Amino acid sequence: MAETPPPPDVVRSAYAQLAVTDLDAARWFWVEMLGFHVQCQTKDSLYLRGTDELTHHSLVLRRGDIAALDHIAYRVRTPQDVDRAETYFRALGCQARRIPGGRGTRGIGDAVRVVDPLGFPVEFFYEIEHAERLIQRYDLRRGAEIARLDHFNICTPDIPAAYTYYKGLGFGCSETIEGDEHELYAAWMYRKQTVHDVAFTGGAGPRLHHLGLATHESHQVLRTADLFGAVHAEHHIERGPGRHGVSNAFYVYLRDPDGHRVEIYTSDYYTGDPDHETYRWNIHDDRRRDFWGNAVIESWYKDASPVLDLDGVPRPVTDTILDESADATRVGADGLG
Ligand SMILES: O=C1C=CC(S(=O)(=O)O)=CC1(O)O
Ligand SMILES: [Ca+2]
Ligand SMILES: [Fe+2]
Repeated sequence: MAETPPPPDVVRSAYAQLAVTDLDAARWFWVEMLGFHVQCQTKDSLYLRGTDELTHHSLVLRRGDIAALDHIAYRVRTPQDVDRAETYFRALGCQARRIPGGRGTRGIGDAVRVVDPLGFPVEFFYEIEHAERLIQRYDLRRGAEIARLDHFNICTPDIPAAYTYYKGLGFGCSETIEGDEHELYAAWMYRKQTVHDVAFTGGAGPRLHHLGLATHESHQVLRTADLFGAVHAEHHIERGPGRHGVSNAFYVYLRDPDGHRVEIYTSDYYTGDPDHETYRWNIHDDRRRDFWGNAVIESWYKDASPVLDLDGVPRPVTDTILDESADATRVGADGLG
């Protein structure tokens, strides 16, 4: 059997492109309320970045007929890693499409877009335009004062397959939720030296569960909830504020006008040592999802955004095990249906 070529050297989760059905409503939510900086806008798209982000964008909102994930994107370490990504995914038998700089997402150079083994549309790029440093432009801060994109959370029915695939991409595993027999319910995996760049929530997939956005302080998480309450938009608050067991982050989850879920997240921890050990939560530990034992609202387990294929067509979802040869059992999100 032919040797799998080396994977690209992924640096971090870098940006997501969401299709939204009402760009003005999305602007209110993501710019006015969350405080993203508008780096660039066209009549159909907004290119957004957080206060700490020094590159063109970490979120693109584009007008679309349906609310969906257009793609997630990982930055790689060198231009040669874009070539490696193309070779790697073709060797895995995945659809891969090269997108020369200037023909893809504004601000991004040469890239490759793939449908990964879990069915997700994923872009790998190196070149991205640098942007003005706003880190200390406190005069421009607004709303939740989003600092940066932190992670993607994806819904997939086969958590062991997701773990194996991302391990193959060189991701470490910071935390898991496991059953009494160590069946894998969820995993948090990283390339940058924090808890995760990507996490897996059990359920029908491929679907986007949420985008995780980092703020610097827990008071900004609380202020986010207060801001939505203040303008009688509390229905956008789905879960929290609270303290996570997994990651130890302070959090609140919101739903945007299209239902896309976003987490405002702060104060996780360093994972950069070469012998960093995975912390394993038991599925019966009620502190795992919320350290104070608060219940997780059902919609958090059930709802997620559809994803598009490389031609913008919604991808079918499945809730069966992707790897028929595996003896893994589909466990669902924390054992729910
Ligand atoms: O970022 C996260 C960190 C922890 C959790 S959990 O609810 O504690 O499992 C969920 C999450 O994946 O959104
Ligand atoms: Ca609510
Ligand atoms: Fe998250």
